[in-house]
Amino acid sequence: MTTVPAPRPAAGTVETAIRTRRSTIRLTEPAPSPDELLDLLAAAATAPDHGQLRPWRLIAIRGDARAGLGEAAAEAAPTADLAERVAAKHLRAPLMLAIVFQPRKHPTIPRWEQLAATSAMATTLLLLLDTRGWGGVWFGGPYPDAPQVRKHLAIGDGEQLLGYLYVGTPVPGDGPRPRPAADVRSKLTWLDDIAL
Ligand SMILES: Cc1cc2nc3c(=O)[nH]c(=O)nc-3n(C[C@H](O)[C@H](O)[C@H](O)COP(=O)(O)O)c2cc1C
Repeated sequence: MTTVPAPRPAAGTVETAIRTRRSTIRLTEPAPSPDELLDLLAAAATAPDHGQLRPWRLIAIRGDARAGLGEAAAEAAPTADLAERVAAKHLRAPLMLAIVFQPRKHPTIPRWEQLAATSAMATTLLLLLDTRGWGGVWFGGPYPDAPQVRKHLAIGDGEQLLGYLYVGTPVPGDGPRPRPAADVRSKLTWLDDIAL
């Protein structure tokens, strides 16, 4: 006979947080303080991670440093018009968190598992931020592989920039966006001998 485990007390809260989280694109001041960010990062670092390698690091970019990074990224743009828009993208949130993947050489833990662990940490951090009332969105760029960006952020040879979490306060009045239900029936198949 199989039994269903009793839900832990916080289970409903966690499920609600997951089901109601949305990426927030329009962001304004303030952003989480350095202390709060460290606290949330410690929580996010509990995400599944084979061998607890923590093969990642974050760079927090705020204030005028955003414009400095924006200028570096703009240098990679093919046209002046695009360069201007790329630079402006770096000012759309008060805080940018560069997600830097640091794959480790390991005899049994392949690169893909380390990338998955890094993604798990980043999505957990987004969820935690959302739960605290902060807004955030993960964007892959601009130009994460551009030499100008890599140099500006001192991304090492073995490292990969996985874009940025843009973080701040949701613009007042935007309100929560309802999420359309996902039909995942075609995403799940079973291999078993029980007739459903
Ligand atoms: C690694 C990663 C990179 C992403 N990069 C972009 C991007 O560059 N531009 C974009 O519009 N959405 C990007 N997204 C998707 C958004 O972060 C977001 O998930 C999407 O807009 C759906 O919104 P939701 O999170 O509220 O469901 C990216 C997501 C991930 C996981």
